[in-house]
Order: sequence, then structure tokens, then C-alpha cells
Amino acid sequence: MRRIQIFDTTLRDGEQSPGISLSVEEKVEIAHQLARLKVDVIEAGFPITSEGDFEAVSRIASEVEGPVIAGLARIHQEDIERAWEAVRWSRRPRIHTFVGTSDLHIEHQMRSTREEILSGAAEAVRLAKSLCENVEFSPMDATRTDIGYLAEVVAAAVEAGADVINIADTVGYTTPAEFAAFLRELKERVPGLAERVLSVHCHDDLGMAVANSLAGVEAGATQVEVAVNGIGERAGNASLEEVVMALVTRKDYYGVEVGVETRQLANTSRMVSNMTGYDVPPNKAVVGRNAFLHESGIHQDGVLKDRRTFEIMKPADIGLEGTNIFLGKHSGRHALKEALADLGYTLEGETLKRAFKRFKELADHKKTVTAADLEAIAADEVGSFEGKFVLESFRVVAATGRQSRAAVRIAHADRGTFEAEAEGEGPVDAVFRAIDSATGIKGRLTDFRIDAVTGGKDALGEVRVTVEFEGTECAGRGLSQDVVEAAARAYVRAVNVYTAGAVKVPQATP
Ligand SMILES: CC(=O)SCCNC(=O)CCNC(=O)[C@H](O)C(C)(C)COP(=O)(O)OP(=O)(O)OC[C@H]1O[C@@H](n2cnc3c(N)ncnc32)[C@H](O)[C@@H]1OP(=O)(O)O
Ligand SMILES: CC(C)C(=O)C(=O)O
Repeated sequence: MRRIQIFDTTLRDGEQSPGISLSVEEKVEIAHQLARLKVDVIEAGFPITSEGDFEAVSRIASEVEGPVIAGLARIHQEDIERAWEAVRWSRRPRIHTFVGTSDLHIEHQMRSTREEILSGAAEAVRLAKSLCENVEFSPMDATRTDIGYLAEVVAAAVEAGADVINIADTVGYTTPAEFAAFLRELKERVPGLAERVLSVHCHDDLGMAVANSLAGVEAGATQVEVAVNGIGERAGNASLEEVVMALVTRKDYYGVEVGVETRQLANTSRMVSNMTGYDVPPNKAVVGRNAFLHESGIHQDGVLKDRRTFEIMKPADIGLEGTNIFLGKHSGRHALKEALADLGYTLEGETLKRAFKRFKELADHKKTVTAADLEAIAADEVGSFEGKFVLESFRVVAATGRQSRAAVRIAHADRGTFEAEAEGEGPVDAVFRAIDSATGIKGRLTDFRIDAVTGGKDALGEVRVTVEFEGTECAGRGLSQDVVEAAARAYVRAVNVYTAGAVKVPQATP
């Protein structure tokens, strides 16, 4: 039976979603979970774009075993060499190089000609191949490219040694029947393609990324590029869990196999949602919270008699068989570590110690510590930026009809402790102003989101902020049962990100 390779681009295209900026530690943790999920390829990043991306790809390449580790590169020599420097630590490295091939891209983005792009693509593949055994080439905007010219470029890439040819529907423009016909014609025009892996990479601008990817499989593709929860540039990529479960559930129709450990899907989806701050819609296929809930009487009656009447997948198939985690204030570090491992987190050393302390504090105040609480704490600790500023304490006075007043005490790793007071429109504003004053760094809040991790008055609150410091937007996340403290932690985290010059939050175009 034909085997379909699952190429996960959560850490590259997924991270291109507006507002997502993952730390190196978070990327490494997600990559370990992707390996547990048994994807075939992890696209770990685009190494030339920043030191952080380079470090993340290098760490993943040296630490994560199992999947092929790919790094993205434009057709520039320096991009390809940088990608190689990062992925070469993997036992199974891949360089993925790409260039726009539609006339729109060639003329208006690249300001080049068809001839130059064709020879540039072939040269890039040759260079990549001289460094790395495994090379993927993607004609970007392939579905809006004249098929005659696309066939020439693909033939040149094949001739230059590309192992994988990835046909990208970069702007989510194609439709399933059209895409399948396009791929079939391309295969006819480029006979050498038959000896290579044919891959598809679909975006969701018209809501057809998954349907187009599956049409690609029907037309002979043996690699599908996807992202967890469908995150990615603009409307996102084809969703990993939907493509995988469609191929698994409808094996009778597609007649293909995948190597994915589907029981890790729910864990992986929650981890990516926790770390990126991108919620999964309740009605999302496969991993949405309603995906296995039955609301109406007739459905409930059917499910009670035989689940198959209204369920085409079993919750257990995606890892939703319920959790055995019952941790309370008498649990120890080993039990916590074990419970976290069941949820897909590999916390060690100092990170585990800090998570344990937070867990104990929570268990002291909250009746039941749930799996969702543990996941939130673990994600928070993995993402905790080793910044110089630490919120030591704060005090707020808030009353109806009056300005709130806050005092904060903030320690700096090299410069001692700073205290400041400020007034503001409500307790959160007052605390943020006091932090500005204590750190001497003025930020402008551009986004503020608050969520409860679980139900109940004693739930953990999670705050996410985006703060602009002199034109640079930085993201922060904070977790606490006290929402003002969660907000203060999130804000201090953003200050640390800014002062370390670590990451910039990508801007959505208006
Ligand atoms: C469809 C996709 O998802 S493609 C991947 C998109 N991902 C990203 O862009 C990652 C984040 N990007 C970045 O950090 C930056 O854009 C960088 C580091 C890649 C490049 O930064 P800069 O050198 O400042 O260039 P900038 O982003 O402004 O413009 C892109 C340049 O790359 C060129 N370019 C774009 N794609 C390619 C390609 N595949 N091969 C060669 N050149 C390319 C553009 O024509 C433009 O060149 P120009 O400066 O000569 O006009
Ligand atoms: C780099 C390529 C494959 C891409 O992300 C796209 O075209 O959407």
C-alpha cells in the first residue's frame, strides 16, 4: 500500500501566523512531541531569518531523533549554506529551497525573468545537493504558474538532483478537482518526477487546504505538508490532524497508509494551542472540544445504543480516552514528571523544579488540579524566558469610581531591585504603569487577552499581552490564579523579550 509521508511545518509556516512567536525551548519541546506523534519530516525553521531560528533548527537537528529535520532556504547561496549549518546535526537532514515561479512573483516580487529563475532554481538545488543528501524544491505559487513553464522548472530541479518536488498552493487559490488535474498533467509533462517524491503544500484562504491536499494524494502525491491545528501564514495551512484522520478513517477510499501515532493527536494539538496562544475552535474537526459531543436526543440515543451510529472515529483514536491524572497537594515530583510525560512534556532540571513549585502552590489553593492546569503550567515554564527582570511582588488598591493605585518590586539580575508606584485606569493599567516606571522601559499595550484554564472560581487565569517598545512588538504570557498577577507576569515577560532582542511579533497586514 502506498505510504504517505507527513511533513509538519508547524514550526516554520505555522510560526508565520500573525502574533505567534515561539521561544527556542518551546520549539524544541514541540519538536519532541512531533517525533512522538511520528511525523515523517519536521520543518524546524528558516535558519537565515534570525539567530533564534538558527538556534532552534540546530537544537532540534541535534536533539530530536526519528523524523527528517528540514530547514528552509531561498535560492540564495547564503540561505542554503545557513540552512545546512543548522540541519547538518541531524542524522536525517534536509535542505528545502524554494522560489516563486508564477509570472506575478517573478515580475513583481523577484523583479526577474523566467530564464533567471529557472537557472537560479537549478543552481540552488545543485548547491544544496552538494551539501546535503536530501533536498526538497518548492516552486512557490505553483498553482498560479503557467504549467508549461512550471514543468520546465520542475524538470530542471529534478535534473539538478532534487529528491522531493513540492507543489505549493501558496495563496490557497486552487480547488480539489483542478489541483488533481494540474498534478496529473505535471507528472505527464515531467517523466522524471515519477522517481521523486511528489509533495503538496496547501493554504486555506478559501477553506480548501485539507480538501486540496487530499485531492493531491488522489493524484499521486506521496508527501503532504501540514501544520498542527492548521496554523500558518494568513488563513493557515492544511491541518495535520484533519489530513491524517481523513487518510486513516477513509483508508477504504484513499487506499494509503500513514505512520502517524494518532493517539498523540489531541496532546499535540493542546500543546501547540497552549504555546502559540491560538485557541482551537470548539467545532473544529477532530480536535475541537465538540468533535465527540452529542447534543440532540436522537443522536444521544443512537450513541448510547452503539457509538458507531453517530461517530466515525473513536475518541481513543486521537488520544481522548480520558486521563488517569489525579494529582493533589500530596503528590511528589516523580508523579508530576510522569503525569507531564503522559501529556507530552519532557520537563527536566530547573524547569521541572519550577513547574513543581507552581503545581504545589496551585494544589494548596485549588480543589482539583486538572490535566489542563498541568499543561498550562508546563507550557508556561517551558516558554518562560530567562530574562533579567523578575516580578518579586506587587500591591494594588482598586475601588469603584477611583483611579487604581499599584506598587511593584522588580529585581534585575545585574542591577539590583527597583520599586515604583503608579496610578491607572483600573488595577491592570496601574500595575503596567508601575512596571514601566520600575524598569525604566516604556511600553504601549497593543493586545490583551485573558482566559480561564478550567472552569470554577479557583481556576488558573492566563493572560497574553502584546506590548510595543519603540516600534518593536513583543509578546508575553502569564499564568496565575490572580489575574492581575498573571497580567503583571505577562507584561514583565514582554519586557524581557524586548531587552534580550529575542523575538519580534509579526504584524498582520490590515
Ligand atoms: C510562502 C512562504 O511562506 S515563504 C517563507 C516566508 N517566511 C519568511 O519570510 C520568514 C521571515 N522573513 C525574514 O526574516 C526576512 O524576510 C528575510 C530574512 C528572509 C529576508 O529579509 P530581507 O533581506 O530584509 O528582505 P525582505 O524580507 O525585505 O525581502 C525579501 C527579499 O527576498 C527575495 N526573495 C523572496 N523569496 C525568494 C526566494 N525564494 N529566493 C530568492 N530570493 C527571494 C525578494 O525578492 C526580496 O529581495 P529584494 O530585497 O532583492 O527585493
Ligand atoms: C516555502 C513554500 C513551500 C511555502 O511555504 C508556500 O509556498 O506557501
